[in-house]
Amino acid sequence: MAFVDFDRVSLAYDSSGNAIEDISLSIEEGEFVAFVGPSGCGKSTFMKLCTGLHGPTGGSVRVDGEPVSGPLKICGMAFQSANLLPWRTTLDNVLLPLEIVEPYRRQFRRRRTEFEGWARELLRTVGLEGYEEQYPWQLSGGMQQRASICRALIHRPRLLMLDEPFAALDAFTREELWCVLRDLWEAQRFTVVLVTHDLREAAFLADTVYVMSRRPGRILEARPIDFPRPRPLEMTFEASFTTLVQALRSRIGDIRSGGEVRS
Ligand SMILES: Nc1ncnc2c1ncn2[C@@H]1O[C@H](COP(=O)(O)OP(=O)(O)OP(=O)(O)O)[C@@H](O)[C@H]1O
Repeated sequence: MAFVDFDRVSLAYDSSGNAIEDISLSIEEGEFVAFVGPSGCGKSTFMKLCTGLHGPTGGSVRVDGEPVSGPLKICGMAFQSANLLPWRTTLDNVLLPLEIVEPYRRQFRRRRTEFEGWARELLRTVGLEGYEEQYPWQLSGGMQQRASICRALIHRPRLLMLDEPFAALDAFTREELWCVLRDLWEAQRFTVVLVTHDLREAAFLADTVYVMSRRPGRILEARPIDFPRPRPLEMTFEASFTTLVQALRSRIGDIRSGGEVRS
């Protein structure tokens, strides 16, 4: 069975009807998937269902073979806003999940030096060596987002959920962070679910791009992205890449104007 398995999943938050409807899909362990679609189509709702923050009102959600019945521990998350705690240093922000998530929580005091080593190593990997003792307000937006990705990965989650993590960054910083994420994923091969409005980002990073319809969100297309890996950033300037992005863009344009077709 797939690592993440959605079988005919729907969710109605209230009496206003389904936010997402009849979603069936499978994500393999180690796969990198991206969700794109018009605003309000249910991308964040999909994430909530996947991580157990919300239960479905129809169908079933399974992760690692088990029905999801509450918040998953095997999950790391990062969002558009880095949300670092301003009174903690970068290092202490990254360590936070280990102070909260079992089994690390009960081992935290005893293994603190070892855990700090993990945090320092991750910070080094994302280019933040030397900033461990700085506070969030001393870091740029891109640096804060790097730290937030470290925090999402420190407890070695098998599933990484990213909800528009680079949306607030300038184009250069965003592309730098695509490469940071690409390299972390190449090295560790956790499963990634990325929600994004940026079609280049989806096409550069993902193995599969899911295109969602307007509310109620359904999957209109699961597009495999076959560019060989590892993918250099220069690939995004090649004709085959821009053609793919253009195809996704016109698909979403059709959806926004109401002419959506399931393929
Ligand atoms: N807690 C909630 N209670 C009621 N309705 C909700 C709740 N959360 C989301 N919705 C509704 O469900 C639908 C899907 O919302 P969701 O946030 O999943 O969309 P999205 O695709 O992530 O949007 P965006 O691209 O704008 O971030 C929207 O119509 C939204 O208003």
